[in-house]
Amino acid sequence: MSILIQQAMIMTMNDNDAPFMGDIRVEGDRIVEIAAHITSQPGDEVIHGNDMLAMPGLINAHQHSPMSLLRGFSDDLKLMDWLDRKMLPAEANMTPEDIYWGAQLSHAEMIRSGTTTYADMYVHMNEIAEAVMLTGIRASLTRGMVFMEDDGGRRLQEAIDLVQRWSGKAEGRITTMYGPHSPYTCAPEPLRDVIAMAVKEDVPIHIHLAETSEEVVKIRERYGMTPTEYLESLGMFEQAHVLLAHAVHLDRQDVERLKGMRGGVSHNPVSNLKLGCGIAPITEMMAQGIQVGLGTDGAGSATTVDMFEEIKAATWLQKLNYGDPTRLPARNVLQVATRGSAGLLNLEEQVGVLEVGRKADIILIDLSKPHLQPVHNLESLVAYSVNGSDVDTTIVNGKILMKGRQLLTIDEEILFHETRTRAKRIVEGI
Ligand SMILES: CSC[C@H]1O[C@@H](n2cnc3c(O)ncnc32)[C@H](O)[C@@H]1O
Ligand SMILES: [Zn+2]
Repeated sequence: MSILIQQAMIMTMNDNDAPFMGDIRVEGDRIVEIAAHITSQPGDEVIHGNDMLAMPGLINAHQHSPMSLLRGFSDDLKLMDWLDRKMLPAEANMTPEDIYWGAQLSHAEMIRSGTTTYADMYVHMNEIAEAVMLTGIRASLTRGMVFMEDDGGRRLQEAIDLVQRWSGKAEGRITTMYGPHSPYTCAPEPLRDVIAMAVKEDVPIHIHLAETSEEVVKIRERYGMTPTEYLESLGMFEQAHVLLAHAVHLDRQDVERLKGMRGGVSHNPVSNLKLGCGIAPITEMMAQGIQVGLGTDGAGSATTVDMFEEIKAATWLQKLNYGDPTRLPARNVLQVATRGSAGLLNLEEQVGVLEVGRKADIILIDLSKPHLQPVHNLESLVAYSVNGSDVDTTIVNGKILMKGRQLLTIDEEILFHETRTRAKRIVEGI
């Protein structure tokens, strides 16, 4: 299949490229040409870019996709109350089929709001992978593992099975990671084993880190260290590629500890705001050369998985926190949400930039809206004014998943019926 996008404003997200008017040609799963004018060929699906902006799809670096079923179920609680009293009991009621439908609901929301790739950490990952096969999104899948009361043998085996069965599947859209849940739910010995396995197989690790001040106190009581120091003491940052979700409570030495690591930090500002966790010092990390990407966390905490909300929250929080409006300017926050996240998922050579040879993961934003007029600066417009619902077309791996705001791989009537019924049953009695 070939696609020709004609006469759109193109924002490549490459360093030094200013937005320009032009055409993009896609063949198979890749971008094959970007130029001022490209002649259409027989069989091309031509998309007219009038009043459209083409940019790389956004990359959500931290999600728990089936938590879409728990959106709005429990709000206004502290993280550990929310997790222990509400989320874990509800999750205990979820069947593998619930997880399949919950993941599909998240995929629909992400495709509609311009996310083309995401990183997921959850359970029943075979069902999530089946949803990825169907919906067409690109995903890095992680079986979340808790290792406290037992040795986690079954969970570890499921994680190994996921990596072996699904890496490279769905036309190459699926990649995998190992997912020890967090420093406070994983004891040192099993963590060491996971690190050794990840290094040996060169599979990245995806883990929550330093999300709350309570976590910092708990880890200090247990091990006499900060959470970051704890992971460092196990050798996590020496060779493994690591995706650290949150990293809100880092002191100066912790930031030093992450310098030079492979991977980096997923900043999830809306979830951090809503759970009252704090503001991650991402501009300090970036100044030290630590790679930062952007994620939503699950809809159970963030309430939406719209990356445009995260983009705004991320830049505004840095400006507010340091009393400095020059922090994380528009171009930089867009780089964080595209190239930054791609690097965290070990996909920096595949996605995150519009460039010949890269995977064709492209979104078209409809600029013919009152809140997007006039256009003084496209990067400012995208970072500060665009909403997820302004995304008109979403292409992943050279396949059109949404056109003119119509989803082409997902039947929303069936999806909403399934998810409403299942969500109601899951929370009954909690
Ligand atoms: C074992 S699968 C993943 C596990 O993580 C839980 N979770 C969701 N959001 C958060 C968060 O912000 N911090 C820590 N853990 C979180 C989710 O409910 C699953 O049980
Ligand atoms: Zn999370």
